[in-house]
Amino acid sequence: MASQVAPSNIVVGSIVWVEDPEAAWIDGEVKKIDGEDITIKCKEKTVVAKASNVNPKDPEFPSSGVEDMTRLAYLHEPGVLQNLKCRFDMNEIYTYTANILIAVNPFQRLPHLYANNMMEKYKGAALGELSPHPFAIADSAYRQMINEQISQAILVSGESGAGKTESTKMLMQYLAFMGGKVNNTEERSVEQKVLEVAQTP
Ligand SMILES: Nc1ncnc2c1ncn2[C@@H]1O[C@H](COP(=O)(O)OP(=O)(O)OP(=O)(O)O)[C@@H](O)[C@H]1O
Repeated sequence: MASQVAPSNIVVGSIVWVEDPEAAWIDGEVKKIDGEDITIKCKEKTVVAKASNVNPKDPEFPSSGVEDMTRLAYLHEPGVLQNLKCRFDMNEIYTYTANILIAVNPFQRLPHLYANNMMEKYKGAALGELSPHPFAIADSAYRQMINEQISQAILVSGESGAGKTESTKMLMQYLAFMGGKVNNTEERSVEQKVLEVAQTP
């Protein structure tokens, strides 16, 4: 079996991510490379790891992260997690990867995301023009449906408790806002009816 050596972009002095059994990934500086064994000095410990468990860290990663993962210098697991965490710490739970929206469950109401004027703001805005948001995804699907006269689908996926129902409610709220005309003979608006469907267990 061929032994694995350090990738060419990892040299002594490089700042890297190394897998950690507790924190998933920790960062540190490469002190020594001996074949496939890399010695890394991290904040609280020095570890010797196999090259396959070490990834380069972007030294120019912006402190507030990036709104779209495709702008990351390295699109690897520690890079993606660092970006999601750094945005989450600022209560920014939504992040794009191109036209995919990633939502991290905040387990609390975040009023700045659901303010009344938000739907109006996202109306007609190109995807990526404003902060990542389910309203942007719904708006994009709605406009494609109107422009191309083709049905659209939005896939909402995640593990149990990830926030699929909450995200779907926001998508449907936006679609009802865009497409629902109030019928004066009915007591409930189209928006109300659509949202009642989303709340049915
Ligand atoms: N965007 C959000 N803002 C605030 N709270 C949220 C958000 N998303 C999820 N939550 C919280 O997390 C809980 C679980 O979310 P939700 O019911 O949407 O998950 P789910 O993915 O649909 O789960 P399941 O697959 O088990 O039905 C919600 O009841 C709510 O308290």
